[in-house]
Amino acid sequence: MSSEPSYSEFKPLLAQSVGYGVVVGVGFFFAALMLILTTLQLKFFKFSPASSEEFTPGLVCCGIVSAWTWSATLLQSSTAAYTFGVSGPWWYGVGGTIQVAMFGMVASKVKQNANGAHTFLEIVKIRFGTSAHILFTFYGFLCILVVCGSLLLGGSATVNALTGMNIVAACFLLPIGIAVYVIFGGLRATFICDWSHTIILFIIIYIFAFRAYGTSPAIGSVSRLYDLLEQASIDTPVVGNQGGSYLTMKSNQGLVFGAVTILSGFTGVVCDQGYWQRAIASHPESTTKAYMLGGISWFAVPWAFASCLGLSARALLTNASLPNFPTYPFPLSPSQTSAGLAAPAAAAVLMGKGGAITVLLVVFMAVTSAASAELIGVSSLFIYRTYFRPNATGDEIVRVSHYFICFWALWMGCWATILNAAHIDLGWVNYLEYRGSILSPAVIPIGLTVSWSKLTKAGVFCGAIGGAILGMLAWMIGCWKIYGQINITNLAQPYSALCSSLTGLFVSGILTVGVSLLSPADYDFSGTRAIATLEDTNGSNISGDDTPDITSDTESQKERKGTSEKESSLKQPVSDIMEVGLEKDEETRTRSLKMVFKKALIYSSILTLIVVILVPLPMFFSHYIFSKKFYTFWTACSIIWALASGTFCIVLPLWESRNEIGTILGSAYRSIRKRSSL
Ligand SMILES: NC(N)=O
Repeated sequence: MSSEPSYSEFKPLLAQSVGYGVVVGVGFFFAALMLILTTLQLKFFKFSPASSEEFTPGLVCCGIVSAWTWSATLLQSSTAAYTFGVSGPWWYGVGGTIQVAMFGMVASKVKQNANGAHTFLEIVKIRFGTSAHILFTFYGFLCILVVCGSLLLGGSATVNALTGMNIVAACFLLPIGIAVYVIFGGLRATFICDWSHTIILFIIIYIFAFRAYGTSPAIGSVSRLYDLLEQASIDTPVVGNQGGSYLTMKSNQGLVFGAVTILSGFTGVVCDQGYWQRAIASHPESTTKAYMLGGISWFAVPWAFASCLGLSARALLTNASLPNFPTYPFPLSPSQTSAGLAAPAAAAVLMGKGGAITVLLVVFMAVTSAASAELIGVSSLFIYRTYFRPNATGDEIVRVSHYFICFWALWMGCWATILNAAHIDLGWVNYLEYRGSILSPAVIPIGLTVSWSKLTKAGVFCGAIGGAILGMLAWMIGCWKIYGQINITNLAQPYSALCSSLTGLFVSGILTVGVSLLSPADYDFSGTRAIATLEDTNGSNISGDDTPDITSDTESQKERKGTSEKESSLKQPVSDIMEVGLEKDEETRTRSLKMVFKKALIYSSILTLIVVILVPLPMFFSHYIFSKKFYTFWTACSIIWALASGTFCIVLPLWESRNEIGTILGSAYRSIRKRSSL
């Protein structure tokens, strides 16, 4: 008798019109909201939508959580839970959290060594010249391309599965509303949008947890979920897990997934201009705090969401009385699993049409908030003034960057359509990014460019190019030796991926440091520290890239110029007595930033020690299978973490901005009263 598994189509629960309604309607709702907010800020408040120096740690932290919550964060972490059990969401969370926390150290170095820079490419260009700039511009665009592909693949697959909406239409329509609000709102508006997205994200996580662990007739309690998962371990045991159980951290596949996610998760942070932008867009002392808080808050998203929906999807398969499972009576096929449909399937069973709409909304939010950060990032990487029109005016640059955003939004749609046509799904793109054979070699050279005085151009090139070549070779050879054949499926297998990301990251590190030490530089960062000064005194951006914050008004540019003038006056060479005082200020600032760096180092090391070693590894090596009590405790921890992170991300930005909100509301109220009394 044949034991070939059977599969069926994923039955859409919602009408196509709902898909179009969410993608177009909600997209344009946010675009309109941004327009209103931007107008209110311009009318009633002193800051322009594009100025960035006033961003508070809470808002930056919220922006980090929002921009780092991709469709993959929700869908792939749930796939990991569905496939490996409880270890999947944990390792997915670890693989994104520690990088964000560690980026706090890079952020403090940026503030110390290149406070006037807008993009990491500017720093590269000043330090190592045009050739290095071109190399890392390539990496910067590649990173954004991979992230955009992953966002749209996850988003369009979910909309298509739940509503039957045409996948190509979804790929093109998703970025349009985002481009509109990015163009009108600029960086500040996207921060506010990030905040509203984060509220919706956390509320939806709470709804699913409440439903799965509390009120759903299909599950309804942690204890019932545990029983169903125990049954699943008997029906479809996990290869490499202790006793085939879904309730253990002793998961070989989970551990490999964790190792790859941790190694290559660095690429998504360090090579992505979106994160540098947030480091630049806040006060020096609060940048690092924001990154550390952002990392810890974000952890709750994959851990709580996937522990709830990914494990529910697995548990619900064991319950034969549930014909509303979208592929009933069959499990999800490998391609449906890889496309990230475990979470939508569970949501559909737990909450019916309401669940399908809710998951659609949260995935849509994830796509829009992350894609808006990518669009802002990509507009700042655009090298119009650097290489095409060195004398371009501010207005011209803003106009061209708007065109470029429109172009990129269109190109994102084309790119996702190409990937779909080539049958490359979310799982594969994530592997490509995570396995990072092409991106991970850039991580260490970029990180050291802002922090290590001995780094040389030869070291940077050997590391980035040598690491890429060897990473790629290791990927192919590993795939061939371990899986017997090089093909699309095998290249996305965990061990192929581990070979490439390990080699790419470590070989590039060894080459970058080794070659630099052969003839070390002694760079004092005076060039990178003078970036703002050079821009202002020359009246042109000789440092490299175009403006970081797409500005929609000339007023904001004046304001930025004013800020830069203040900064540049702090950075003039010593020529008179006043400068002695300024130098003292600079010394104090540098000392305090060094302290911040030390704190970030200690904090991120402790966090890494806890989440990578102390919590999971003893459970791995002791082959522990969760008891019902321990599973209840584990689930409670994930919910408490999500509650704490949500409260923090929602309340802190409000608290920090209470004066500004009061000013805007007060002025709006007075203006309305004045008009009505006329
Ligand atoms: N943002 C991530 N790594 O999901």
